[in-house]
Amino acid sequence: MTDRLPHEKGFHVSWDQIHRDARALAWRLDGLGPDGEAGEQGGGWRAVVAITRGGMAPAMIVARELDIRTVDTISVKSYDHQAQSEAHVLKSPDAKMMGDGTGILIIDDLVDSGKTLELVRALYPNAHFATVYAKPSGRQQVDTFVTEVSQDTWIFFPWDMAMQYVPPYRGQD
Ligand SMILES: O=P(O)(O)OC[C@H]1O[C@H](OP(=O)(O)OP(=O)(O)O)[C@H](O)[C@@H]1O
Ligand code: HPA
Ligand SMILES: [Mg+2]
Repeated sequence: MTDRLPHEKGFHVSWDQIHRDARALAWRLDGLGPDGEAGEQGGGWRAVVAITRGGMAPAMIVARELDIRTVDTISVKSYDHQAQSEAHVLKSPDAKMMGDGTGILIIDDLVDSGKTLELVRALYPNAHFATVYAKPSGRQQVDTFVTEVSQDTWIFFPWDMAMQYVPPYRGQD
């Protein structure tokens, strides 16, 4: 619930908005890969790797936009609800495909403290790291992102929300 948040502000993202923002991310990434120019197959990238679970929806949209068919996942857990704990890898992507990360696009929904990306970057130092949203503390960990929000903002994604009744502004006491 919003009134129990440790953060001052809430940024509520709809499916439509994450779709638009993930598309904008794809367009920024087109041609940045080591193997290509903008408009070439896969935008120059060999594969997309989603950081589960939050990175899966943006990674699917980026892979679709850039026509990348090779998609894998890395599973990193760093939060229990809104409480941060030690980040650790639960499942790794295909080691042969990954190499040192060259030509691999690693996607997450957001970077907050940067701990998740720091862990993954240590494993694949030559990969390109992209998120849809970024907070200032983790911004250095991400190579490409779309929108920055303040550190005291909690981002609510559509997969964590549901439509519900809201009382009128001029309510009854
Ligand atoms: O920059 P950081 O402070 O590390 O935080 C960002 C990470 O935290 C969230 O994932 P979470 O670990 O909650 O798992 P989930 O994607 O499965 O929800 C989010 O999806 C990012 O992956
Ligand atoms: O602002 C956030 N929103 C959702 N998940 C998160 N994980 C870390 N920060 C956030
Ligand atoms: Mg995540």
